[in-house]
Amino acid sequence: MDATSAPHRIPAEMPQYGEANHIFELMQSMLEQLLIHQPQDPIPFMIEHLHRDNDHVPKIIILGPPASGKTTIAMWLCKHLNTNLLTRGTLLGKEFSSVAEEARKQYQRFKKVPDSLLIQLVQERLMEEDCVRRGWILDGIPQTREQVLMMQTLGLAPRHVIVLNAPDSVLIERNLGKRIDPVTREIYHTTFDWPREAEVQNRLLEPEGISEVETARKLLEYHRSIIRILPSYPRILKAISADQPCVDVFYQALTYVQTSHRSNAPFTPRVLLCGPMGSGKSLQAALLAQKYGLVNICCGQLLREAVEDQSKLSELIQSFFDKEMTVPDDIILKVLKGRLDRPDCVHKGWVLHGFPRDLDQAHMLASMGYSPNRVFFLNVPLDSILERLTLRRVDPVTGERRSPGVFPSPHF
Ligand SMILES: Nc1nc2c(ncn2[C@@H]2O[C@H](COP(=O)(O)OP(=O)(O)OP(=O)(O)O)[C@@H](O)[C@H]2O)c(=O)[nH]1
Ligand SMILES: Nc1ncnc2c1ncn2[C@@H]1O[C@H](COP(=O)(O)OP(=O)(O)O)[C@@H](O)[C@H]1O
Repeated sequence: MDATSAPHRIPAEMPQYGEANHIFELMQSMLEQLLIHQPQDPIPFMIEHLHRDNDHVPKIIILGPPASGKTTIAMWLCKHLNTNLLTRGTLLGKEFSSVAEEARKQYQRFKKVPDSLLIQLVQERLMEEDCVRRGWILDGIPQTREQVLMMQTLGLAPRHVIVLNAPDSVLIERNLGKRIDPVTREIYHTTFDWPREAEVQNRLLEPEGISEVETARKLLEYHRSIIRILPSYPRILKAISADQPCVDVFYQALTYVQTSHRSNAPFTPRVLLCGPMGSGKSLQAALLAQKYGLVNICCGQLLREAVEDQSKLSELIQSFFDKEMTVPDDIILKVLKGRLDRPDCVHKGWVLHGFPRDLDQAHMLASMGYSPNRVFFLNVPLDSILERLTLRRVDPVTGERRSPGVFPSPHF
């Protein structure tokens, strides 16, 4: 056979090493940074990027209509994640920045900052060491599709985008009660979030632009622009209702930003099904194998096949069968290794059940380098198990197991 068409045996350790060390994601992130920054000399840039190891810092955008709680949630997330909060106010108020100075001038003259200048400000801030090392949360930016496109062109990509929403009537009513602490810049509310300390209560200020008319105008502007922004973040977007207590919104937001998105890395499923006798391991394994093209490995079946195949171990295994004793772990592992090393298991992946049955066996399996990447425990009440096992029937020809009333086996 022509050497180039011979089946290439990729050792099982290779894909497992890549998965365990997130090599694909590491290389993907470095490639992104190289293409965005286009360094003169890529090598030192890559070395510095790898040393920086900041692929998992928060990169979050929080969008939403006025009074939906963007700043409140952003501030709470920043404290919890120890990251940096970027708002229009903090960006415009930046000192020692010619870009910020120009933006302030524009705002003073036209009460508006040009998109390009605002995004330039964002880029300048995100490149600062603290944002690079500890990540960032953008509160209420981008506000227009043009700003989104500018950010994408500059490679300013968030990892998670949260969109808060609530009925306009709720927001107009809510904004009327907004108060700000001029010392800490913390946000409070006359009804929903009033500070305990009298000193803080006495110094709270009513911010500008919270009247019904102002809020209604901002809502109109927001609804016009948000529908053009959201399609830019198809797979990293989560909408959260802001018409619920702040703390509930916060925990939903925190849960989301702490999840990692599905990776594009090549993935070979190595599934382990655990559970008591009669919990349905064999049935679920057959369904998974059929649906995902996995190799179905039932440990008991494997030992029986080893005996039938007259393999070297067949007499030894048969002797344990004859004495109705459990086959020693080391023999099971030899048989299992021989099966898991075959090309079909390496390339298609496998679903294993009936082994390991205890911690020692689990450690032995892992020590051989066969770590599952998905483990399911099938938990079934004892009475259901007893009923299933008593009603279980086995087809002497196919070896299929069925209970009356259970949907037909996957072997249609
Ligand atoms: N009602 C019900 N019965 C099931 C389900 N899954 C499996 N069974 C039945 O329960 C019995 C046990 O299922 P198995 O797949 O053999 O269970 P197992 O965990 O492989 O059992 P052991 O190999 O003996 O550990 C069989 O007769 C199945 O038809 C299920 O989800 N619901
Ligand atoms: N889920 C919520 N329930 C009740 N009040 C809220 C909620 N989220 C925010 N608030 C209050 O509404 C006002 C506006 O919140 P803020 O965070 O400034 O919204 P945004 O930044 O979206 O304009 C504040 O007084 C805040 O305390």
